[in-house]
Order: sequence, then structure tokens, then C-alpha cells
Amino acid sequence: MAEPLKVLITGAAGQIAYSLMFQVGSGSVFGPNQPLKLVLLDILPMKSVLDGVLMEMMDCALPLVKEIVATVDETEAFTDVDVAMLVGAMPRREGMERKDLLAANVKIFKSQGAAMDKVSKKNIKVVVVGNPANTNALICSKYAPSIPKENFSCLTRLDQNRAQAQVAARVGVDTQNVGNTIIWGNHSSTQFPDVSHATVTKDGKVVSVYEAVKDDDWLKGDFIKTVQTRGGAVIKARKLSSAMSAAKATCDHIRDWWTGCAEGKWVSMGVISDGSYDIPKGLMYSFPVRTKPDHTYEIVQGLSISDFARAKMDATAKELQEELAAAMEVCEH
Ligand SMILES: NC(=O)C1=CN([C@@H]2O[C@H](COP(=O)(O)OP(=O)(O)OC[C@H]3O[C@@H](n4cnc5c(N)ncnc54)[C@H](O)[C@@H]3O)[C@@H](O)[C@H]2O)C=CC1
Ligand SMILES: O=C([O-])CC(=O)C(=O)O
Repeated sequence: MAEPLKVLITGAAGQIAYSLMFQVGSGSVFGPNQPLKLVLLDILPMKSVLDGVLMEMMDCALPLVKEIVATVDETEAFTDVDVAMLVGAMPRREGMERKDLLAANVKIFKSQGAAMDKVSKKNIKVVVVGNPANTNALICSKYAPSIPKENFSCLTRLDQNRAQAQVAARVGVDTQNVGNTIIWGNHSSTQFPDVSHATVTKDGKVVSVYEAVKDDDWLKGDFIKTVQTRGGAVIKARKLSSAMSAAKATCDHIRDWWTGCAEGKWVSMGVISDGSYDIPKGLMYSFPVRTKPDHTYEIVQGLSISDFARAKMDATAKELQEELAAAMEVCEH
């Protein structure tokens, strides 16, 4: 059997982590032959809850989990980590935008970036879930300069899954029959869910989403709005933000990054922009990426961009530039 992978989950006493850690421990992310050491980090006021979660994880008696450490010490948590799922942060409540969390959350990622820089493995892979996810991920990477920028990502897979599910329901197919949807930009209400390169497989035939849906007004209007505002709709209904679906999307994100995506397919991940599609270099922006079995990825190149798409891609990039300026202000003062 392989050496155990050290996987860190932060916000371990919170609601996303409660769904996430069982899926990771059961082998559905790194596969049935990969042993794991799980590290669960939360903050001191949550220690008792964290201890309870640790008891439950032990009681799951998962054969792949060789060791579980629950801690409130950042340095201990980040030491020698291979994969970090950075969930721990304050969630928004009804009526807030995700960027309203910036002042409260961004310093968490400054501090964790600095810890990672000192004690994690240099090839650590990081997904930031805590909101505002793109900007937090960028800040984390800025404070971990010894770790390659490509190793940092943020979660937009939940948006991709939402887009896929909306189209599947509209056309009447299973979700896996909708392929290559794209989320461009920020995990916020300016994100651009783009189906102009996506396909639907129905009755054995592969057709474009536009052809399958036959309602361009919906695809350019309510579909986009529904995906952009889905997080808020869940908060309004549940009085808590999405947790089960966020945990599932985090697993999808890391699984695909770890094992690679199928031939001809891509997935959306927030990654550092290299200037592709004229998105300013250095922003943490969601692109379609092709992941590979060696845990690398490349941004899918050469997709045609309509004027409609261009305007939306630029608007979400502009919001990310503004968020970054606000985040740097918080971090430097
Ligand atoms: N990117 C995405 O698609 C999504 C992101 N989110 C975000 O994920 C974050 C977590 O959401 P929930 O689990 O529902 O929140 P929660 O409030 O249930 O749990 C958050 C946990 O993080 C802990 N925490 C706070 N500071 C920490 C630190 N410095 N180190 C370690 N742990 C710390 C808290 O004590 C708490 O236990 C929120 O910011 C939420 O907005 C939620 C859904 C989707
Ligand atoms: O909407 C929120 O605040 C939580 C979140 O990021 C999502 O559900 O996409």
C-alpha cells in the first residue's frame, strides 16, 4: 500500500467539514488504495465540538484512515501537509454578499499562508472554500511565497455542479450527461456560468446545450441568474449556507485535481491567471482546466468568446481586482 497522505481540513467543527471528512476518509476522493492521515483544525472556542467530531470520526472505523489528529494549533495542523482543504471561515447570512465577509475572513488566510510557508510540504495542494474564496486563496498564496502559485485553488465546482444540474433538469437527462459547463471568474454573484461550449448527451446523441434546451432567452437570462444566486437562495431557505453540496463539490474538485479528468472533459477551478483569455495575470479566477493524473492542470486554451461572454468575464475580473485591493488593505493594516 502507498504511504499515507496527510490531508488537512480546517473549520473542522463546522457544517461543511461535517459532511466533508467522512467522504474523504471513506476513500471517495483519493481512491480505495490510498491510506490517509487526517488533520482537523478549528479554533480554541470550538475545541469541545472538535473533540466530539474527532470521536465520531474514530467511531466511523474507516480502514483507510490510519491516524486522526484534531488540533487548534495552526503550526501543528499545517506541518508536512500534502493536501489542504481550507474551509474554516465565517459564513454569510441572509442579505450579505460574500465579499462582505472579507474583513472578517481574509486574515485567517494570511495567517494560514504564513504557517504553510514554514511547515507544509512545498508540493502541497490547496483548495480554499471559505468565502470570499477566490480572494482568500490569493491572499493565502501571497503569504506562502515558497509554495508554487499553481498549487493554490479555490472552489467554484459547486457553481459548476449547480449549472450542470439546472441544465440536466431542464432537458430531462441525468446530470452526468451534461458536460463541459464553465464557471468564469469569481465565486460570487458576478460569476459567469457559460454553457456555450457545453454538451448534452440525450438518446445516444451528443448535441450542444443550446440545441438541447432550445430556449436561448432562458440560457442567457434566468439560468445564469439562478446559478449566480443559488447560494443566497439556499441561505434564505435553510437559514444556513450550503453545506452538503459544498462538501460534495470540494470532493469533486480535489478528486479531479488528484486523478485527472476524462479525455475531452474539463472542470472549473479558481486558479492563478496566467493571462489566458486576457484575464489580468495574477488574479485567482475560475477557468476551465484540464487536470492530469500527475496532479497538475492546464487552463483550456482556444475557446471562442462571444461579446456577451467577454463583457461578463471582464465584469467578474473587475470585481476580483477590487476585492484584492480591499483584502490587501485589511492585511497590511
Ligand atoms: N466556495 C464555496 O463554494 C462555498 C463556500 N462556503 C464558505 O465556507 C465557509 C465555511 O462554511 P460552514 O462550514 O458552513 O461554516 P461554519 O460556521 O459551520 O463552520 C466554520 C468553522 O470554521 C471555524 N474557523 C473559524 N476560523 C478558523 C480558523 N482560523 N482556523 C480553523 N477554523 C476556523 C469556525 O470555528 C467554524 O467551526 C464559509 O466562509 C462559507 O461562506 C460555503 C459554501 C460554499
Ligand atoms: O452563498 C454562500 O454564502 C455560500 C456559498 O458560497 C455558496 O453556497 O455558494
